[in-house]
Amino acid sequence: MNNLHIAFIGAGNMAASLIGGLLAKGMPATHIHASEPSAERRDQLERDLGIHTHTDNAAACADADVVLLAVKPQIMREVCLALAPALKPGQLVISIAAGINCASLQQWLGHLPVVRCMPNTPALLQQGISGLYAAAQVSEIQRQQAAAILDAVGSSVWVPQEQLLDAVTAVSGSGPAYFFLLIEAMTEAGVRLGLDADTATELARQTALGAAQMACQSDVDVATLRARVTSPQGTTDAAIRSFEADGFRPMVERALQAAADRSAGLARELGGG
Ligand SMILES: NC(=O)C1=CN([C@@H]2O[C@H](COP(=O)(O)OP(=O)(O)OC[C@H]3O[C@@H](n4cnc5c(N)ncnc54)[C@H](O)[C@@H]3O)[C@@H](O)[C@H]2O)C=CC1
Ligand SMILES: O=C(O)[C@@H]1CCC=N1
Repeated sequence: MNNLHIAFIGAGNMAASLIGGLLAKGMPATHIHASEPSAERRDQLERDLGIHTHTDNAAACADADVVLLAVKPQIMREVCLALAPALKPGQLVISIAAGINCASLQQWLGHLPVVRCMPNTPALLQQGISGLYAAAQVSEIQRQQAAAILDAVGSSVWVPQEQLLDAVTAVSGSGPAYFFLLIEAMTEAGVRLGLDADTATELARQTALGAAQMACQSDVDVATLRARVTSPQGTTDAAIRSFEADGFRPMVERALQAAADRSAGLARELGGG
């Protein structure tokens, strides 16, 4: 993986998380090029991460084995159409854009091997998880290259049908924001219960970290872990009953359905054409 040369097209939040993770994993900074219109962002990337930056998307791709598209879905079409003439047959294209499907990317790029993936921002700490889907033309070696890049910043799962990336987006792509929201809400509730803000923040954040580590490391499922916190007629029981009575599970289901629908909607609004 560290032998690969990667060009990032767009170097915003998600690209920076991936670049930071790849560097931490030992990829030489000289192997990473990023194209980014914001001068402030380019300066920051060169100064803090030591990677090459460009203003011209085509120039960034010149020596790349892998071209990683990390611009917003809304500008993907114009970026791909402009980039297409600069791409070479051997280059693998990976897109991390929500909702833009392989058929659209291939149509715009005139380039067959495309892997779509849905990473998440904990990639910055090598704690990401990505869903991956490969178009039919992607070779086994290219599949391995794509997985190696995403595995360098966490772990990855392949999905057998492209539309399942809508579900991956709803669960893990957008997922960090849901946990941040819960930490925000718990902190605010703690303050209303009388804690000072710093104490409430520390309690909520560290509880999230401890619970997540238990969920990942324990040999029992999360329902069992929850039961172990929940004494009959105790405090947790009171809170869980309140959550359930307020429709917590259907609320989560509706939220994830909204995210998946938005992912599918982006494909309809912005795809093809
Ligand atoms: N932020 C997240 O948690 C995740 C984002 N994604 C996907 O990653 C992509 C990027 O999202 P973010 O990093 O959040 O957005 P962002 O806005 O932080 O980054 C996009 C970058 O593209 C640059 N850009 C704009 N026009 C450009 C052009 N013509 N050529 C090259 N670069 C250009 C912008 O200056 C910006 O730095 C989106 O498609 C999103 O769906 C996927 C998974 C998670
Ligand atoms: O909110 C979004 O559209 C992107 C995709 C998944 C996370 N952020």
